Amino acid sequence: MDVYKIRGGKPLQGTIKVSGAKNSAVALIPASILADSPVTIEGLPEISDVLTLQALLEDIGGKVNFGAGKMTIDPSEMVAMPLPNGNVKKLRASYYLMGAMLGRFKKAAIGLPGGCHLGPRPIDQHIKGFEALGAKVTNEHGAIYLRADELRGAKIYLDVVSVGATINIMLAAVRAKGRTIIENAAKEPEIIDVATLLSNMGANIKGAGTNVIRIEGVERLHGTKHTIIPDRIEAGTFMIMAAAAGDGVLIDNVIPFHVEALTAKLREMGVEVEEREEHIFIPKTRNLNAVDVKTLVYPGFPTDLQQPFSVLLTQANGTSVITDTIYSARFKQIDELRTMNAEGKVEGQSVILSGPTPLQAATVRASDLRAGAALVIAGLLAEGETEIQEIQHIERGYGSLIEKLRGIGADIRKENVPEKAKVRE
Ligand SMILES: CC(=O)N[C@H]1[C@@H](OP(=O)(O)OP(=O)(O)OC[C@H]2O[C@@H](n3ccc(=O)[nH]c3=O)[C@H](O)[C@@H]2O)O[C@H](CO)[C@@H](O)[C@@H]1O
Ligand SMILES: C=C(OP(=O)(O)O)C(=O)O
Repeated sequence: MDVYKIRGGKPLQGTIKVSGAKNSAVALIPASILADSPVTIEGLPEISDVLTLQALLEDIGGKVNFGAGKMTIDPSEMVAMPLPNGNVKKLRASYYLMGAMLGRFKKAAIGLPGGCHLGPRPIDQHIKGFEALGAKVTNEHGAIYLRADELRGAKIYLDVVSVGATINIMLAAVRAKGRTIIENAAKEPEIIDVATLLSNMGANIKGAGTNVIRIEGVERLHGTKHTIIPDRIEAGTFMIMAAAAGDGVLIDNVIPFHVEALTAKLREMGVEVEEREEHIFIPKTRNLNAVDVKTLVYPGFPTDLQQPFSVLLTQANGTSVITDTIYSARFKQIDELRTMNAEGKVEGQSVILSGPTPLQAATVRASDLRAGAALVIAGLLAEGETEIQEIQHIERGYGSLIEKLRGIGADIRKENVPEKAKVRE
């Protein structure tokens, strides 16, 4: 199995570049299904979620070319092939195939999505939206079957603010007859990015980025060219790394406005954050104050940065509390961090962390994507050589991580070790 090995204690210095946003990429790629001619997306991250979606589009007859971050998808010969198993289970965002295929073919059969295990992650609001648009939806043996004679615009109030449901309903509605209104919509920057691509394909969408989105259905959508937004979660991960182990790190290709909640928390901790147009510079930090953090929907503090941030709090003076209001079980990093000498106690949806604690190297397991990112940061801080197992979770969302971190002075490598060395299931 592949593992990361990190020798901690090296000060990070220099420039690190952020890739295109995973959570945009995984929606932009399925959105291409709705076009009748090729769609080109530039700046895509080279992560396994993108490669899995490429394979899924090829399974339904798409012709896909991908290299150097640029993907061209010719959707003209795609068919409504059922995708009940296999690759759809490898990522969360395979749920976007439901909205996009329903929008184009008026039918789809897609397996229930995978993705990180963070507690229950139902898709009832997606289904409620599809049904409101006129689809009949059934769940048969772990796959969702959708079928509609025609899709008609509708007013849909989301009971839960959901990124996935907002985008999925947009995908299904852009070619429906008449007007769709999504109320209590999510406002994440990735939603604006997907709406921008769809609009450039000929869709009529207003209000993306606010909590009411209005869509006037159109008959056809055409190909276009689109450049993806930078990944605010990858940028945030690098900002936390810089605050924890940096000696002057410039984070390149970031929209500072997208990471404001993190910037505010870092400043509260005593970290200097210098915002420039498309970069953020973090000089060496000497003293970190403990802070409390609550994750919220955008523009609140993102749940996806909560796990990396927990490592920084082990280095702060005093007691900090993180409360994750989005997921019920997103603290699996804490057990691993404790084996590295951190002091942390999970109580329900909160974790109490005390510091500062010098971290010690250990063999640890990435239970999910951002737990993995947290362990990388811990490894960079720890004394000795840390081994991180189950790195396939990390590679779902961070492209070229080894190269990027070596570029700022980290001592990190990927190695293949025998399976028997695996810790904890
Ligand atoms: C591929 C992708 O973009 N993933 C992101 C997306 O996930 P995802 O789209 O799965 O997250 P949602 O915004 O839908 O989920 C937010 C909350 O709503 C609940 N919910 C969601 C849908 C639904 O039908 N019913 C329901 O109860 C979820 O269980 C969760 O508690 O947003 C999350 C919240 O910012 C991020 O952590 C993920 O990185
Ligand atoms: C939870 C995440 O991803 P996914 O929704 O793809 O599981 C994440 O990106 O942190």
